[in-house]
Amino acid sequence: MTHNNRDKQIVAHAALSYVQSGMTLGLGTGSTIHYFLEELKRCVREGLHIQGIPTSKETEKLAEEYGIPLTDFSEVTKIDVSIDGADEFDPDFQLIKGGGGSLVREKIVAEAADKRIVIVDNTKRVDKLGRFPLPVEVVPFGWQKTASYLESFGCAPVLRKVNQQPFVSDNGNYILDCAFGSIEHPKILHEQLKQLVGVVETGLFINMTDIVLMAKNGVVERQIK
Ligand SMILES: O=C[C@H](O)[C@H](O)[C@H](O)COP(=O)(O)O
Repeated sequence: MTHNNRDKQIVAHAALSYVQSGMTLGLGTGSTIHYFLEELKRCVREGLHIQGIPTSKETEKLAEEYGIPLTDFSEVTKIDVSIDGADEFDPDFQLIKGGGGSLVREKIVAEAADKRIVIVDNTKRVDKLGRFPLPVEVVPFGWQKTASYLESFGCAPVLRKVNQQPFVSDNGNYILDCAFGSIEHPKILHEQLKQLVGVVETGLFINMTDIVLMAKNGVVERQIK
């Protein structure tokens, strides 16, 4: 196991301290969350009663394999705690997410959660967001036009591809990865991009995090908003 993966595993374990029997959990997406689902699998087997709302088909599949009970918004109206990873976080707890392509569902789940916990290793910490290209989910129809509008905001959008085909999100949309470089005003940029007609959602998660758990060299640091 690499050093990084060890940190992901350690921080995933630390997140368990926020989980109690009876809770509805938001289950994020990504490699750090894989470790968290493994932890949860063990706890459920030992008798923990929780239910989760997955933020992607990938997480849904894994949770089902692990025997983690799942639910959805037809059965619950709120989530007690959401636990998710991030591609970047800044000192104000603003995030870039969507590297794994599931930003829309992640945002809906984070919005519905009473407490939002982000679990990361220290490679995700930045002074200013933007080193990681910002994922923007767009409607496939006319994506080229949407890309040209995005370009006018100072980035060079790249259509995300898998096996030389456009990557299709769980919602049937495309993702444009937009390298802005340093983002001076994440909230303003998010609001501006959201106004473009072809944009479904951006990977900027503004004021959507309560606690960051960050592992570095095997030690977990907790930061509270
Ligand atoms: O779409 C993916 C999610 O936003 C992930 O939480 C994010 O990409 C971080 O993933 P990882 O834990 O694999 O670095």
